[in-house]
Amino acid sequence: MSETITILGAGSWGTALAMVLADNGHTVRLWGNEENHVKEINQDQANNRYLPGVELPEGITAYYDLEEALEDVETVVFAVPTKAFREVARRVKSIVKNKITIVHVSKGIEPDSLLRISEMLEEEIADITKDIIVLSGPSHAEEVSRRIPTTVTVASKNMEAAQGIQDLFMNQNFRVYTNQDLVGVEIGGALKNIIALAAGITDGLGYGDNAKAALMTRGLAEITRLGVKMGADPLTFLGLTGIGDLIVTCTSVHSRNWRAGNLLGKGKSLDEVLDSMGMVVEGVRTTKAAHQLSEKYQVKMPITNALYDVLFNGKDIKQEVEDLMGRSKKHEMEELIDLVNEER
Ligand SMILES: NC(=O)C1=CN([C@@H]2O[C@H](COP(=O)(O)OP(=O)(O)OC[C@H]3O[C@@H](n4cnc5c(N)ncnc54)[C@H](OP(=O)(O)O)[C@@H]3O)[C@@H](O)[C@H]2O)C=CC1
Ligand SMILES: O=C(CO)COP(=O)(O)O
Repeated sequence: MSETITILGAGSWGTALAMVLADNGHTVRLWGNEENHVKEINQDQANNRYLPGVELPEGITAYYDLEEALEDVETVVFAVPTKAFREVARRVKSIVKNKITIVHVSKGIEPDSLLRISEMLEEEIADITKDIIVLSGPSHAEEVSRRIPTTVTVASKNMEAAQGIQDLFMNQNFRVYTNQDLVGVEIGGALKNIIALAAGITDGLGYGDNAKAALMTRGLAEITRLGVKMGADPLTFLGLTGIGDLIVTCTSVHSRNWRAGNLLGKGKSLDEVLDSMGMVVEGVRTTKAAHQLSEKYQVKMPITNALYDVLFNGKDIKQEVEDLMGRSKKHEMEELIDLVNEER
């Protein structure tokens, strides 16, 4: 059955997901916060700022007026950077009077509050929310918008609601799985960006595939350690939103986080890198949040903490790599096994 769906955020991911929904016969209102950009999208039938050269299918209209964009819709997809989330949620709350199903597709953790995005949504707009569903997994907008086969996972506390969203998005090029582990799905999606930044750095330094494989594997180990402490199922980290998203983000030139890391590894400063990207690099803020989470939950996260020192304390990248390599010897699985047993 055809629905009208509002997507908040006319960046690369919001636009690519609008295309999936329009391909499935739905009517999509793509809300953007910049009037000229919205006009351009409607005139060009393309989002040339974020996905140049990709023609939008019929069924997508860009909106600048949020009230118009939200009128009488039952499903709203949040595709804005984590940093903008609260502000956008508050604006939605001031307009919407009925209960809506919320899908969020953003990958981050809020520093200081240390809330996952679904928790932030609950804090801000619980009274207008029917269900919250997160959609995550290895899925670069650049490829989804070219209809290249992609798989993702939707997770929710309410599996029926997750299945509804699975049906809404699923098609021949976009395969959607379900998972009930909201914590694991959100933690995996957010924290893989930290490791992608680090992988970009080691590539930028000219280190090889061995270093990258080590980062990805040990990175997943520390993400899993934290996730399990926070209540996630360890198996989720072996799935699309764990190892799957880690692989795509650490190895793809499409990744904003990998590209930012690569420039850092080549000697650019953090400010120079962020100024030159023109798109959100979630991993920077998430590194701060994960550093705080590792202290709160008393979980060892050596890669995250080394990156934190590079990004926020001006530490030398090569020295941090040396320090990581020179730590005292240990068993590969030692803390992970203890943690998983503890949580059982
Ligand atoms: N790109 C991808 O392939 C994927 C991205 N994601 C996640 O999706 C989220 C969005 O990323 P992505 O689309 O890539 O980001 P982009 O940088 O491509 O676009 C972000 C969009 O959000 C808008 N925006 C920024 N601040 C605000 C605000 N305060 N109010 C309203 N809109 C705002 C931007 O508007 P403006 O143009 O005016 O700045 C822009 O349209 C991130 O959390 C990312 O991790 C997840 C999977 C894949
Ligand atoms: O999450 C993503 C792919 O699954 C996108 O990653 P980047 O934000 O690094 O581009």
